[in-house]
Amino acid sequence: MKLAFETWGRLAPDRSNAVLVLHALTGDSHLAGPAGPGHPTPGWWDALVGPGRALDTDRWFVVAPNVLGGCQGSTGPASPRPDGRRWAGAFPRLTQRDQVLAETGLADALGIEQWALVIGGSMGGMRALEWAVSRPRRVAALLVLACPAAASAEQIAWASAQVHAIRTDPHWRDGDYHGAGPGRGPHAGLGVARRIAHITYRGTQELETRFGHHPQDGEEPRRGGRYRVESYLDHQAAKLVRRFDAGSYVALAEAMNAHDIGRDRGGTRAALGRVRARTVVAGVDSDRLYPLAQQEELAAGIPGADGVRVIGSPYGHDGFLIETGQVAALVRELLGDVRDKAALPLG
Ligand SMILES: CC(C)(COP(=O)(O)OP(=O)(O)OC[C@H]1O[C@@H](n2cnc3c(N)ncnc32)[C@H](O)[C@@H]1OP(=O)(O)O)[C@@H](O)C(=O)NCCC(=O)NCCS
Ligand SMILES: CC(=O)OCC[C@H](N)C(=O)O
Repeated sequence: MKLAFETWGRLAPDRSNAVLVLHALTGDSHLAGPAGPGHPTPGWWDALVGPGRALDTDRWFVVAPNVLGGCQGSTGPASPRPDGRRWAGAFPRLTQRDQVLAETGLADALGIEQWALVIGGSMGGMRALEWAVSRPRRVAALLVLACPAAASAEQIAWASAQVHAIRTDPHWRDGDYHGAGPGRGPHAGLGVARRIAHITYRGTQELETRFGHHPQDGEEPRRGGRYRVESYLDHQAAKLVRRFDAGSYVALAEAMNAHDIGRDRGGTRAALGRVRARTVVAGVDSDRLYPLAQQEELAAGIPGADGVRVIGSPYGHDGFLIETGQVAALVRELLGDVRDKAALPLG
């Protein structure tokens, strides 16, 4: 099993300055830094990481792994098995518990006994929660963004429609398509999945303001052309198909559907009660996929949380990726706190 990761800054001799950042569904370990070979786009939270930034790399050692099951360096369905063939359709079902177990192996390998801060949004928030609930002494502070305690019926429904779109693509072949040759994967299905998902990631009012009822420039919907918003979704679909593996998409969507922090732990309240970290839970006011009520539940259940923080944004769920100024303020608040207080006792 392989876990790809990137780091920024230097680990202190007493290893007390490590921050773990956990990416969301289609993110990767390239949290910060310019685009370049192997990275077609700049880091997805570049504004937060670097000297003088909220994750000040003169002070903090920042670690960002690619999730287990992903397709940007870590083991996933497109990876080879020990016998040399790809995992493909035989890739095991994962949960956040498996993914965090893999990340724990990374922490151990780096010699990090306790994270000064664990941060995650959306799918990354599920893993951040899992870290703090299952390994409370290893997380001194926790920032959870736009994520639920358990996947709701509606969230499972959205994700299952996306998975269905991929699985019904004739090129899916039970997930065993990787050797089928260029252009022969379930790209149409993955594109439909991204279109469905992207609608849930953005704000109703945002879409209205940006696209309204307008036709795409030069096109006429009544003559087979597209509305502007259709063209936008086509673009988002094409972009994802270029950079993401459909098998990983299915594996990660199913892991998110399985997310239930209270499973086999006496329920949500009992599980959240295990958290020892100083915690900030935040949601986006226009998020219709993971609405604020879900973060209110988390904040009410985590002993170290002080109410829910609201990120004001028209961008819906993606607000947690876009509103970097507001996220930076939350990071500074928690890291200032960590700096001022002794770390939690280990044990
Ligand atoms: C942060 C994030 C939410 C921002 O989303 P985004 O797609 O850049 O934001 P927008 O909604 O403003 O979309 C802009 C794109 O839509 C295109 N667009 C806008 N209107 C359009 C229209 N009518 N028709 C076609 N395309 C349109 C723009 O040209 C732009 O294209 P580009 O991304 O190729 O430059 C997104 O990058 C994301 O999900 N990131 C997390 C995933 C991640 O970490 N990815 C790593 C590599 S990207
Ligand atoms: C469910 C989830 O992790 O959403 C993240 C949305 C983001 N735009 C992405 O593509 O990762």
